[in-house]
Amino acid sequence: MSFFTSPQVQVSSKAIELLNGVLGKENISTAESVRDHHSRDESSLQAFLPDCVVFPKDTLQVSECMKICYAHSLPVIPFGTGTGLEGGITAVKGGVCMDLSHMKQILSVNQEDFDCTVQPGVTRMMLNSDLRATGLWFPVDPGADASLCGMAATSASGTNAVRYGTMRENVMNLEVVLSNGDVLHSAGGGRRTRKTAAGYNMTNLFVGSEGTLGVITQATLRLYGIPEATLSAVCQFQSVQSAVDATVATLQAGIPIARIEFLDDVQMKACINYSNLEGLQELSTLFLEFHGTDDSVKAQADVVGEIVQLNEGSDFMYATEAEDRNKLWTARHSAFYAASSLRPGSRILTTDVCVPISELPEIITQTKNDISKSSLLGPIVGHVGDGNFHTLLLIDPEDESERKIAKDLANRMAQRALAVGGTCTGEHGIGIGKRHLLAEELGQVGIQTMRSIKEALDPKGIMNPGKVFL
Ligand SMILES: Cc1cc2c(cc1C)N(C[C@H](O)[C@H](O)[C@H](O)COP(=O)(O)OP(=O)(O)OC[C@H]1O[C@@H](n3cnc4c(N)ncnc43)[C@H](O)[C@@H]1O)c1[nH]c(=O)[nH]c(=O)c1N2
Ligand SMILES: CC(C)CC(=O)C(=O)O
Ligand SMILES: [Mn+2]
Repeated sequence: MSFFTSPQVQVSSKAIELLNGVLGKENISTAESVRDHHSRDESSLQAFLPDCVVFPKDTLQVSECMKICYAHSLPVIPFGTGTGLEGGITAVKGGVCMDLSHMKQILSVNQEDFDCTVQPGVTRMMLNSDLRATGLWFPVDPGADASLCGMAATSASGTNAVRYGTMRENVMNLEVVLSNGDVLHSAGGGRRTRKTAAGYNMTNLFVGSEGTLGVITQATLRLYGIPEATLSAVCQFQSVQSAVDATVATLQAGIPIARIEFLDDVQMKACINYSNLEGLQELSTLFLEFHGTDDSVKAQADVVGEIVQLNEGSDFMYATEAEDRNKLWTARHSAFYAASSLRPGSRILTTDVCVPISELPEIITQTKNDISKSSLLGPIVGHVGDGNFHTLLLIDPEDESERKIAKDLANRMAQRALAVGGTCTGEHGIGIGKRHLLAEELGQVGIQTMRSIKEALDPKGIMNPGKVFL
């Protein structure tokens, strides 16, 4: 992979001096290693170095830094934990990377109202371990231990979304520092209601904005009761079609399933080896989870078991003990790393389309056929309960022709999704790699409307330039 220094904007020594004045010298770095760490996320996309990295400790410091960057027209790239998969944090125009990891307070937990407010350095695992004693949890789970505000910024979801929704449904209010340093509360200061009909939905404007509209400095989130009983299960199928047909039938039956994850035969091969999964074969597989009471999880599992049988799936292998469930879900969350172990030295070009559920069996089958015809390995995993799936295309990072084959495959996959009413990204966002697809997905009026919003909130174009828009 190649690295670039800032191609367009240089942060002047005067601006650095002013930022030093706000933050103190120890909270700003121009060291090569620090800039390098902040130049790339977990994707295999090109990495560009920021000129400096700043570590504010509170909203006031974020606001003061933004005022300096605004006055000097410096690009600002908000940085959560860098687990993104679409190059969202890379500094395509150089500038100031704003690492928010020093702001790690859980500001409030309102147990009776099932909500909490966190700063941008709080990750979902930090929050859930802090919440454990309260009997509450935050279910949105992208696998990676991402910052909750980064998850809001990318509209993340993951394995629990089929039951609990994505970040879009679970963020109630955001504090955002705008490009000129103003501090906005998207639903009004201190508001934390389940519903509101008070004007435009500014909260959801910032969910999925990928750092292009402002810096999220607080998020107020919905919480849920930890279920009384949890039952996980695995079943296997002879074909992709029957596994996905069983998923669609489960959803159509109205089962409130908590997780229903698809892994194809290639991904299973990777996971069986990487995570030492015993008793499973290299076949199309569903990992499932039921939440409820002892009786209700059993009743749900019985109905889904029958649906699986009707679709010629295997009997369930159950994981009832916490240790076995953890092993199963850790294996699922390690799918990305398991896949890359299929080809040592490879990097992964990820994909992330989402379609109406009824379109899922056909599009996954078409995608799998397309991958088989190429020279690349591309395991498939999917949050199939949401109509969302990924292929993980394994490429030699030094081989441009392989990158091209992978990009073409990814493009065809996105085109197929768009053609059936789907989206080019269910959860990873647009970043730098999918800007052309966003324009196609929204159409001219749609993209122009988004641009107008961007220009209104960020008239100098300093917020994470080069992302989302072509
Ligand atoms: C192994 C693995 C597996 C998965 C995933 C990653 C990895 C490595 N992801 C992707 C990733 O975890 C997800 O996109 C996170 O929401 C990114 O959060 P970070 O804090 O790491 O943001 P990161 O620092 O990577 O930034 C991502 C984007 O958000 C912006 N941003 C971050 N913090 C901000 C803030 N406070 N204010 C404004 N903008 C901010 C950045 O500027 C950038 O554009 C994922 N995702 C998913 O939805 N479902 C999944 O299943 C998975 N699975
Ligand atoms: C497979 C990767 C692309 C990461 C992801 O989104 C997932 O594991 O669900
Ligand atoms: Mn995913």
